[in-house]
Amino acid sequence: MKTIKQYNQLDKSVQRGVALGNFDGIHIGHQKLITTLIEKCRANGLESCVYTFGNHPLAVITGREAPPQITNINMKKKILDSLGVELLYLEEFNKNLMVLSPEDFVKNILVDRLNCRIVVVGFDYNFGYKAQGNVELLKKMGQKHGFEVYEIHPVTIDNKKVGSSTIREYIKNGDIEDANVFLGRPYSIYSKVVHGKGRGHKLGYPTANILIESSHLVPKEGVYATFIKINNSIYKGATCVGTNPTFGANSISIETFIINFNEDIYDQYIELQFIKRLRDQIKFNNVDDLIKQMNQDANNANIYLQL
Ligand SMILES: Cc1cc2nc3c(=O)[nH]c(=O)nc-3n(C[C@H](O)[C@H](O)[C@H](O)COP(=O)(O)O)c2cc1C
Ligand SMILES: Nc1ncnc2c1ncn2[C@@H]1O[C@H](COP(=O)(O)OP(=O)(O)O)[C@@H](O)[C@H]1O
Repeated sequence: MKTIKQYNQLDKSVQRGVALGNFDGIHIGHQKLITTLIEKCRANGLESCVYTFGNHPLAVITGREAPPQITNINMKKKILDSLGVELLYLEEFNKNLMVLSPEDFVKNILVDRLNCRIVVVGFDYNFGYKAQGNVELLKKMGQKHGFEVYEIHPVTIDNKKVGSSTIREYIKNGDIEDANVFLGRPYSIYSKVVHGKGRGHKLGYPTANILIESSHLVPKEGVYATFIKINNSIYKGATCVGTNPTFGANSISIETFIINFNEDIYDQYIELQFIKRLRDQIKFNNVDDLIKQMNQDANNANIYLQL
């Protein structure tokens, strides 16, 4: 998959099918949309393109913080690539884009820049200044400009609509198994291993701490059974999300003891896949009790994660 950020990187002679949306989480509803895009593109000899914003439109429009991300940009790229998307266009959302009318968005971006023949959107897709454009308008403009619009209806599980906001709530509440059903894969964070306090080795349980991006969602504090992907290998582990209350720390960390592993992985990117929340964090009165509990956690995770 090729990723571009500017329209001058686009080959104007290529005809495309384009999926529009924010796609935070790339949950099973988004996956249906993307696989529809790819099928239609393959059938019509078009390049499949996901057009989305690198920054969150809400932050520019309201000046307030956008909702925390389920999938950061690196994770999004990995998933879209694995689904078979050929081009990811990560446009920067700015004030000029914000004031484009729905009609101008279609003409300037979809038609003139992307040379689009097919557009795939979700049922509730809104676009253009003040979100005035909807699927109906997009279909009308498709007739005028010669592209076809496919609308994806909501995906539900047990009568519940699959959506990014619900997934965010699940993850914030530690309901990882529910989040994973909606996501159609384990909830994952892809980030860089950074230095912690150097305590882990002394306790006999070294932990790989990952960088927490300020825009990223953090699961509920506690201990989780996780799979860890490092390069192309998968390991089992126990991940602690929290403030290490035993040591009176107050900043939150996400740190993982990786089972049967003994390598220096500082500065490497790893993917943590959250499978099950095992327990709350505890403030222990002494370090020996913490070590006993970490041993128990590693055993529990190991049993729970039997492949
Ligand atoms: C499986 C696991 C469970 C943990 N549980 C707790 C806990 O309940 N309470 C706590 O204060 N710290 C807990 N920790 C965090 C340890 O305090 C932490 O690993 C240690 O302080 C090392 O920090 P460092 O990576 O900054 O060196 C846990 C860590 C792991 C890997
Ligand atoms: N089994 C393991 N699990 C996690 N990290 C490990 C393991 N073995 C070696 N390491 C390395 O040790 C580092 C963690 O050591 P630790 O003493 O906890 O230091 P820090 O506080 O800097 O995280 C990891 O970032 C990684 O490079």
